[in-house]
Amino acid sequence: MSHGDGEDEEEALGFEELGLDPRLLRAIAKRGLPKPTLIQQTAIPRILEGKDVVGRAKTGSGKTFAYLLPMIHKLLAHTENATGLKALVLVPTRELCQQVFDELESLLNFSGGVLTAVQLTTSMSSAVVKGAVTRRPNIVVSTPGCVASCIADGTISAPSLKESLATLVLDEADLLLSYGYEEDLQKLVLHVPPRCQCILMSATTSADVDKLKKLVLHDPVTLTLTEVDGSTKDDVVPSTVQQFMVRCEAEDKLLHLLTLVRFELIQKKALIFVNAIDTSFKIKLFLEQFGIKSAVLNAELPQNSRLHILKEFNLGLFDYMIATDDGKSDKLETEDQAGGKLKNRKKLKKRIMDAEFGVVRGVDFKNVYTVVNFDLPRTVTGYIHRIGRTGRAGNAGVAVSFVCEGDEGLLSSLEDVLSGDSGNAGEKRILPFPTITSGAVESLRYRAEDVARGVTKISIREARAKELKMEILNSERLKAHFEDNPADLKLLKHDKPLSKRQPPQHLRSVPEYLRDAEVMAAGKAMKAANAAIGRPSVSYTKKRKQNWEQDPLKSIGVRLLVGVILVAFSPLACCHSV
Ligand SMILES: Nc1ncnc2c1ncn2[C@@H]1O[C@H](COP(=O)(O)OP(=O)(O)OP(=O)(O)O)[C@@H](O)[C@H]1O
Repeated sequence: MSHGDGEDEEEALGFEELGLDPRLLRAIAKRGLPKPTLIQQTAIPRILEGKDVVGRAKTGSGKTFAYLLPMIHKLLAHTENATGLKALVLVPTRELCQQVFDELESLLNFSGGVLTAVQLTTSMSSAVVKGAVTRRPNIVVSTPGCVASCIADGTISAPSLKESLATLVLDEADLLLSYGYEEDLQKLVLHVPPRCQCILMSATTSADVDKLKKLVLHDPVTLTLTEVDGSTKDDVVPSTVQQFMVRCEAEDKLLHLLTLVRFELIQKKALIFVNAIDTSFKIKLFLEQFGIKSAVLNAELPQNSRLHILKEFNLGLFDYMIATDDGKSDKLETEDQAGGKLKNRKKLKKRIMDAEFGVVRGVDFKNVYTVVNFDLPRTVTGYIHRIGRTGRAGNAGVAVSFVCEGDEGLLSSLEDVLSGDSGNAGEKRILPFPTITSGAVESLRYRAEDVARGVTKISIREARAKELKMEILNSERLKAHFEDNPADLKLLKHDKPLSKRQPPQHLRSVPEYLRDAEVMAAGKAMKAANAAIGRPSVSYTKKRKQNWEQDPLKSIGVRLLVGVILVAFSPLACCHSV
């Protein structure tokens, strides 16, 4: 662990030793968090001292509690003054708003209602926003765009904000500017009192983070958290995430994905990333014909549905989620990195405000073991954020990227950043995926190509329209009826088949004569590893997940064991590169 301000390493402290309020300690105990993560151990004392803090730590390292815990502690210590808006937490998207708000509420569970918190987003009607603000919350979680418009229309009074605000947090700071919030933040800063403590959290560094630091913070302490793991100093990607690639022709990506899934070469749950919404429907329709259920997640879907899909995926109600992340902010990032002028930023911002389309960045997907980059993202930062959806909170994970012609440029930038970052220049971090063989791929080629031919542009368009219609309906239902009956939400399914064609029975399994012996051996070894620690390798249903979660050792154990198997089978990759 290293601190940017050059301070010495610290002893590992427990939550109690951090001096947190007993009400918070009870909430932490209820959450079952064993001990603070590195960023929590380091940031909490600094924030309690009242310093402005810039915290940079890997994806999934627990940054949210690193600022929420000391922030709430301080508010609880001065409840006699807890009138008016004391703390403002700003995040780039509505999904993150919901996520941070949920975490916040879980920490306030034992505080007897002495502090009130609300979330404000642009998806709420102005009446709902006004109603929430009228309750005079002490803590607001929101996006910069929403707060700026609340200040502009007087819903939040600028003079009282200047009077009361004690803590301002910018979470996912590396994303805030690329999501078009610069102007809003500049306006907001004018209403932030000089004595207000400002905290900035991010997973990666960028010119944007520096800009924000200068705009908002006063003489901050910078905490840069790295972990030393053997001889490898791994800075941006959790060391528990193994990174692999599968080289193939672009038109063979579906075939390779089917091979990974059908032969269970990747572990569930899996998050499959694509760069275009149509591609996500293509994959869903394709997998559907093989009896493999999945759900899509993209910015086109209504907000309520998106949140609900996330919830269901987190509960383990389906195993494969195909997510389209926003290429638009990646594009801005690329322009930013190239030092280009962002002429259309204003126009883009309007669109962002309408859609706030970041559907996956910073989102805490639960129990994702595999991230598949079906399409490589457009930037290195995009890659880091995507693969950061696995290997969270010290769990193991695997990232598999399909690399095709034309991807070489990004791949070499990735290797530069990742290997330079590890301190071992030249060492490859993204290795060929060990357990896929050309025999296994070819055994499925005929069927895959046949099914892929049936997934036409028209069927994709129809499926996309059908899904949207279905989700708008779901969204309305969710809003109107299910607000008071959360249990009923389970009735809404997001992984329903979209194809007009009934999936043929014979595609549900691979006949004996098509099976590749080595791949089957790898698959069997994975299953044996799972079984040895009591984890069935069939669908990751809610019930199993609950059993699973009761014993965290199992979850860590199996993941490590499966990792070992992947490595053990790596010689296969040398003999059978595909
Ligand atoms: N001390 C802890 N021990 C175990 N798990 C923890 C601890 N603190 C947080 N977590 C869990 O770790 C997961 C990741 O936390 P969080 O979302 O805060 O990460 P992050 O660093 O903000 O990631 P990202 O940069 O991707 O947003 C969450 O599920 C959270 O509940």
